[in-house]
Amino acid sequence: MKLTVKLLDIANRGVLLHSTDARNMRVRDGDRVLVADEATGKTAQAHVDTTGSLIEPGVIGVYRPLNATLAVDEGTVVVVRSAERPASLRHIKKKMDGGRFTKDETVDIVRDIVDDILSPGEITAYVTASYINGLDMDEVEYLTRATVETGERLHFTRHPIVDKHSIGGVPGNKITLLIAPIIAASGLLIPKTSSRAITGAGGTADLMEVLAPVSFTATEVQQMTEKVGGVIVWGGATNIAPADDKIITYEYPLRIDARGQMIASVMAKKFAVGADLVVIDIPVGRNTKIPDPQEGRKLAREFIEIGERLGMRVECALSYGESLVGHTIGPNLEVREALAVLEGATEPSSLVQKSLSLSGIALEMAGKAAQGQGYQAAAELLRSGKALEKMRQIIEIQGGDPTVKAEDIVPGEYRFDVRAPQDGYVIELNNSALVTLARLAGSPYDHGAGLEIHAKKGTRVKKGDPIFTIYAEREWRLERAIEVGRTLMPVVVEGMVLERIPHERWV
Ligand SMILES: O=P(O)(O)OC[C@H]1O[C@H](OP(=O)(O)O)[C@H](O)[C@@H]1O
Ligand SMILES: Nc1ccnc(=O)[nH]1
Repeated sequence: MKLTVKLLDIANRGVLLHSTDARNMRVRDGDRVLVADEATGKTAQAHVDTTGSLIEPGVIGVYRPLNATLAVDEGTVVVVRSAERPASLRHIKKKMDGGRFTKDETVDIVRDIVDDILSPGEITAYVTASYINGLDMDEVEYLTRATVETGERLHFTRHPIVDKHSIGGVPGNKITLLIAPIIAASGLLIPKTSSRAITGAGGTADLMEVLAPVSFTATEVQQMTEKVGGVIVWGGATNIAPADDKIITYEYPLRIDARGQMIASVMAKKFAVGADLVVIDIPVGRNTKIPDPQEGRKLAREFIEIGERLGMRVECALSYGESLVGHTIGPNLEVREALAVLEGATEPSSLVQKSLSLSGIALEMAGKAAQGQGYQAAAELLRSGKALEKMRQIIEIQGGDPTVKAEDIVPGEYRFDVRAPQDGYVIELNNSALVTLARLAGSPYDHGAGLEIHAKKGTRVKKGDPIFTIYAEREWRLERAIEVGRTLMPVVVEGMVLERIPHERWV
């Protein structure tokens, strides 16, 4: 059917058809059509939305991303016909039924994700099927390679290239803000790409954005790294492993991180930046992605194996994930805490020790410290102020204010103190519930939103002592977080009545 183009500024790969035209073409909402510009020979596949009012019959609304491919002007007459569903949908259905992806099937799926051929719902189906039925090591390797090959790669002349990555799952995990500058301060190159929050309330890219822009091209990432030794950027903006960030977009609302997908997501980014040496942080414990340490050891071996298959040397650290890292959750609060440590603060010990331990492993792997001396070497880079100076250089080259101080970074104006209901010891701080409250307060989108924990697990409190404070930039978000917090019970003080079960007359 020939239709006249009307350009629509809508950010997905679709077209809008009048319901009469759609009916005549035998297509419905969610189906696909092939749009062809006979003058240029360009064609593009798109998802269909229909309307009975927004456009007239004989007109096709072409959405912005589709026109990035078609490059047609308003008023152009294009040929539109129904298109077959991509083969990748059959592959996804196969995984739903417990089947294995082949290498070619994996390439089909990743390619269709990158090219926006798969709809949000279809990508969610892929993520969910992989989450439920898992991926074996060959499928993980196929996925890692396909994720790399559908994007750009960095090629450094200097080696070794060092990198680190946390699988996430523990709130407050702001360690990259310390590790990246420590490693760069040692003279090593660390082109650190991070994702935004997946299951948490602030991914490293969300945190770093408080200090400087994080959206750069692959070429800029390489140039900045070669110039100052390291960066902390958002992988999703670089076209490095572009499928990864699209997939993470659909994991976020479900707060899932499919195991095989997670390995490929991490290792694809490391491989794409040309990492030779990689340290992987695997937080383990209740309410993390890896509740069981034995499972953590198995995952570590899988990371190491995928590293070997791709030519990277990987070491893993199982880290304590039962309690948040440091005392803060949420961009401004976390960045303030991390910057304070770079400026010389020696607390919180959980943040300092975890950052120095992982940095130490990287320094030992790279030969910058003797075996067993990495922690001390990292500590000296921190104590001497070299890590702080390097962080200032990273902030500056990424376009931030290198003179920023921890005290300059403040949380949202609305706050609420959650207090101890009685005397006792804090016997539980539920990470998952804390993340829920931080997200409800507005984190990570509202940088000032988040939580500050005053009494971690094991702390003795008196009735009325503040246990944690919720911050928000909008009053209604604070009120929502307070309301939900009353039922979520993220903190348990020994002796608290958790629930009253009333007497019921047994019939
Ligand atoms: O949201 P959850 O699932 O906790 O994990 C996601 C975070 O963990 C990793 O951090 P890094 O890049 O190693 O600093 C990712 O990049 C991301 O920022
Ligand atoms: N799935 C992922 C977990 C953590 N970091 C990532 O980049 N990806």
